[in-house]
Amino acid sequence: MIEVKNVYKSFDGVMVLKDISTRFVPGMTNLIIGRSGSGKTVLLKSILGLFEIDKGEIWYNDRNLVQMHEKERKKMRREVGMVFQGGALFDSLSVAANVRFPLDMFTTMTTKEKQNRVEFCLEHVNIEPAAYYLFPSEISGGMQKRVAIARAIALNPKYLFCDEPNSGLDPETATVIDKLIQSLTKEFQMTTLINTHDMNSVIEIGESVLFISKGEVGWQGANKDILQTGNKKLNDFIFANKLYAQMRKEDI
Ligand SMILES: Nc1ncnc2c1ncn2[C@@H]1O[C@H](COP(=O)(O)OP(=O)(O)OP(=O)(O)O)[C@@H](O)[C@H]1O
Repeated sequence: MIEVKNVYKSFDGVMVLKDISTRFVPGMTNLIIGRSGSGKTVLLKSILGLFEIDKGEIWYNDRNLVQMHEKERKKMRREVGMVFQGGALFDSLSVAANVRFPLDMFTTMTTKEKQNRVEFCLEHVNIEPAAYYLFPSEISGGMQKRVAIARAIALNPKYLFCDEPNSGLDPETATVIDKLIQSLTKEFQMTTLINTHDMNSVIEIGESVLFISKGEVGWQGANKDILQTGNKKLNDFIFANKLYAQMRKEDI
């Protein structure tokens, strides 16, 4: 479990995160939502220890990141799989080589063990063997995301962080990616954090939702409650999306 307690973060005197407290639960897809500039990425990077926070605590089970030395932080980051915005695959490496990359970097596995692990991860994201030796430019955007997810789980992480995993995808493919992340989260009991603007993701997989508004916790809860909160800032965010604005009109 990851628990954030009373976290503050500023840049040059401008407070970007203000008294953020929340828990991210294993086996759940924990969504962080909010407008552009509300502080989602700063929160994710603070949890990873890439930004030093001004005040507060960040607990990975019984370990407080704030008190960890750089060596411990590096070790802890090895337990985190990352899916970056846009996939961020290596263009010059094949699908299989992209997934093998973290195994080459961080393990002493034999060639055969690595090959088995690459196949295991690619099977889990439904990539056929015929695609293993293609390059990222030769596969679709949805497949690229699936390969990025396979690479993120290669080291068997306890935590999976995804920054806008659906950016650039059509709604149908975006749903496939969401459901895939959710099922892997459950199967491997990972604590998954997803930064997203996508209201469809909230409805599909938002079992735990943290809404950040101007650097503060605006609302926390589950997707089943999100359309009836009566929280003005949250409603303005949700109903800025045309589809959901239509739903609100129909409700009235
Ligand atoms: N390295 C930095 N130095 C100074 N200010 C920063 C830095 N990183 C982020 N900020 C500021 O922190 C605020 C929150 O930014 P953040 O990137 O977390 O927003 P976001 O909610 O992730 O937005 P988006 O959805 O557009 O990615 C913004 O005002 C941004 O300009």
